[in-house]
Amino acid sequence: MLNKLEIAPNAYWVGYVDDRKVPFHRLILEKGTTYNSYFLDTEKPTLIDTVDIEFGKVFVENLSQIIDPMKLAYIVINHVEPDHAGALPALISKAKNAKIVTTALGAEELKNMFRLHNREFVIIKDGDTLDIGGKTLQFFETPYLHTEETMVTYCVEDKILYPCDQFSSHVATYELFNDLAKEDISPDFNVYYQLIMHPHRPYVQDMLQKISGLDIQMIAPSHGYILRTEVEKYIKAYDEMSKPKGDKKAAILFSTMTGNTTKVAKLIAEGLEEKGIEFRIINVDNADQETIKEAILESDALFLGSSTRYADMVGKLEDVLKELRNMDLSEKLAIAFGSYGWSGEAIQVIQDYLMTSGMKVVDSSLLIKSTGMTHIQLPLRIKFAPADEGVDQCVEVGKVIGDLLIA
Ligand SMILES: Cc1cc2nc3c(=O)[nH]c(=O)nc-3n(C[C@H](O)[C@H](O)[C@H](O)COP(=O)(O)O)c2cc1C
Repeated sequence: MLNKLEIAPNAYWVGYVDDRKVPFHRLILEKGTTYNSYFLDTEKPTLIDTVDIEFGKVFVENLSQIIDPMKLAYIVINHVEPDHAGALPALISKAKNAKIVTTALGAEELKNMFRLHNREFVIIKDGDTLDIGGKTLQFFETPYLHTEETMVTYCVEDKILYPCDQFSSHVATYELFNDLAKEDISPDFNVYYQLIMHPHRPYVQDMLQKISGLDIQMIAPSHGYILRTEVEKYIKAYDEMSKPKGDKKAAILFSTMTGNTTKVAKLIAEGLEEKGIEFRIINVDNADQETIKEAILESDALFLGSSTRYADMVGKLEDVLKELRNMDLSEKLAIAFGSYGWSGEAIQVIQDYLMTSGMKVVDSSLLIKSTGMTHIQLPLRIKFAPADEGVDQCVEVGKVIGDLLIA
């Protein structure tokens, strides 16, 4: 059977339906999934995304019945993960004239992953357009939706948004249009959002802002249903689910000798402030026990910091850490930080205390597992006074924890 479905004049779905129970991101997709690739049959024939690496051969065989791959002018890669870009090596070996259209980071990753250093890339930036002869594509960078290099593609004439993972659902179906579904697709649509997009919800809000000026009549994502009715409803659902919720609070408690850790604390607070988190900064050496206790109990996230002096914490921070064991703090986030000179033992000792506090300790491992972000190292360790990259690091930590809080 030819995998070809017209979605608009000279625009076709040419993907693959995977109706197995598919292992995916430490889950099993019970309903399977689809890998939606789209072919725009214009003067400069263009493909938008491919399919999973496992189905590269069958994908190229299918596509070859629709167009001679040598005639492909462009292959747009919205997102490099192998369930979308995976068939690129199989295709590109036959599509010798095709240029690969993607973000700068996407190009770098594709070159390394698939050894494509000799291929021609068209590097796009936010808002760039590409005339493919009869249709115009416009691109928007949408980092972290779902990985850092990601972008979305909009076809101006067809009014179709091709957002790759965004607005997807994991369902194996040949009835690809949402209005043909035999069941309500909202549960699968929402579960997909929660699993893949929600950890990056601030970026979802950024994306919605970027596409807000577009006239979108259809959303053609890369998994599951193509949304051709109630498009507004699905965009609104993303907005509702990603909006910041609640009044969250944080406390930054620390000890310092000469003020470097104070600077770190203030920079973390800048990041929290940017995310609308109410915070208190408390030098525990100057505060009374009641104030400290009250701040701990009312906060949703606690930052505990100290500089290192002769391989140990300074001031009264250790007294505070000992006290944590006597409190019920189970729902709170905890983050260790500090300024140091050469080894920063105090920060690790704080981390050890936090691990026994009953709180959810946010470290690099947890961040990678829950958000995929690798650019932040936690516990936060700053050499002497924060400068340059160190400043950015502190502010970013505040922002990322702020994002976790407004889940
Ligand atoms: C007496 C003294 C002992 C120190 N011992 C250590 C140490 O054992 N390990 C380390 O990494 N840094 C050590 N440092 C460096 C401090 O941790 C570093 O200067 C830090 O930026 C001080 O931050 P603060 O101003 O918040 O106290 C020491 C500094 C002093 C003055």
